[in-house]
Amino acid sequence: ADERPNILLVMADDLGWSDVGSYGGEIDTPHLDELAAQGTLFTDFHASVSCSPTRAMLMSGNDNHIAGLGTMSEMLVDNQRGQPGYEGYLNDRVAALPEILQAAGYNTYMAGKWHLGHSKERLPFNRGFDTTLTMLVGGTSHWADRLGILPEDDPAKYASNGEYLDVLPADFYSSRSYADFLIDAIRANRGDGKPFFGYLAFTAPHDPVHVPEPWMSKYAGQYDEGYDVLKQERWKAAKSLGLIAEDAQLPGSQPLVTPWEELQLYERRTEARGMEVYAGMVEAMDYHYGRVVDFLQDIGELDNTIVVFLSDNGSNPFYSVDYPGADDPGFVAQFDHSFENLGHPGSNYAYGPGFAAGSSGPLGLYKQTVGEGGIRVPLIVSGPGISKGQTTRAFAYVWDILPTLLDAAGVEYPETFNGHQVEPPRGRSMMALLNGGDDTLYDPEEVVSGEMAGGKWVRKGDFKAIQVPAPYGGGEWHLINLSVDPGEARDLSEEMPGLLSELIAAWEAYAEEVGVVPAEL
Ligand SMILES: O=[N+]([O-])c1ccc(OS(=O)(=O)O)cc1
Repeated sequence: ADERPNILLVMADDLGWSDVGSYGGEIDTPHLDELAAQGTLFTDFHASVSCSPTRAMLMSGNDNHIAGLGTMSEMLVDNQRGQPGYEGYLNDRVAALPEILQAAGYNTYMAGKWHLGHSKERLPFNRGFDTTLTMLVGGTSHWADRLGILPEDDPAKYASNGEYLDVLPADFYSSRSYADFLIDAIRANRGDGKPFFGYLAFTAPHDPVHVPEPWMSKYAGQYDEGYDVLKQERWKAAKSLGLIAEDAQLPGSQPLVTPWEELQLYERRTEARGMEVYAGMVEAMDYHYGRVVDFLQDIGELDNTIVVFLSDNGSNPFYSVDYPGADDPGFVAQFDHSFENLGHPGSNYAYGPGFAAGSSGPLGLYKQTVGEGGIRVPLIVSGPGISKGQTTRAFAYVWDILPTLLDAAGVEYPETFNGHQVEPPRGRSMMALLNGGDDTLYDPEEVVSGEMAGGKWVRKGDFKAIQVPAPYGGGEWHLINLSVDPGEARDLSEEMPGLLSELIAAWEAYAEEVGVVPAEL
């Protein structure tokens, strides 16, 4: 019999760092909390500032500029088009995780968001998944109507098993339908003797915030004190859980966030309602994730399954009109923006920078930025050989997941795939960290860098240099000591100019090596 472990890779979309209970959130997430009890929780795990660059790294074990998502396809400008690494889809310089596992004899299933190419040959079905139900673009309604978040992606594209889907089942709801599809796919091939790789890529809790009952009503009234109070409570909870330093300061006011006290009453009511629905959506995602885990338990496969849960980036500071073209009056008019309809079909609400800052809790900034609130994300891993109830403070990065999973499966990354050379992963296996053997993955003297849309970061041990462009930052380099300042409020540039210069030089070398092409606007 094939004893290799199954793999269940679960991705949340735009989930804030502190939303899950085991990260200090007040939202009920019992199944993810149980995953943490049965596995290893990371406090210093990182991704990119947005969706498709992170997913490209997840699928390739490589840098986003190598794998084709140097920037998001939606943000490509003329001087980037045609440049290597700026294809806007998962390119052929890399072999994708499902392609490698499929070739190694795994059954491969995907349900949920892809966002790594939507032409026929770029569909997940043609990148190594045997069985798929996938939403192909950045975001859309969670119901059957496929209403887009961007005019260019409206109606949103879906595909199943290599064919586009123009009609979804009338009772479609994203988190439930993706969990059902994955369960059915696993059940259909049970007993064929092959292990499976299941990729459950939830589109929740990405905007528009949509959720059915009982979750729609459950959090009513819970956020009436506003986002500033929420951020403070999450910061306190993260401390009491030991996820951040005892002396870490509460981050101050965040860019674009109006102090709660200055909002009009009707604005507070809408903001709080958006967060209530968002919280319900997070709990619904946890519930449907839990159904998949219960199913694996029932069929006797859970003990031999590696479960990985993460988010693609931090909490999203956009309101719905902030997407390119989404303030077009004709586009806006197709939705019902009434307060009563918020969260129901036909609504298009994103919670904006205030609650995004709340969701990032003790961290500075949020999605779209290289602040910790943008790129530090939850990661919880359980499975055979992985320490239970362990918290690790080791720095790790999304490109480390592919090497970890291949290591667990006993599969080598190929030198060639489909007859052409592919780039070896830049990430490394975390297995020794997960089984409690090691307590670091990167040496404190090693440097790791990233870039997306002009946001730059470079890490060396606890130190991080960042450059955050407008409108979220001033575009100059800052130096932060994350061990005491996860809120990134204290710039050490003037105190430690030598270290800052060293980190900037390391970032420049990285940009040269991976082929960063700054947008000429
Ligand atoms: O700026 N955009 O075009 C954009 C930004 C974010 C976004 O959402 S994401 O989940 O795909 O990152 C989609 C489009």
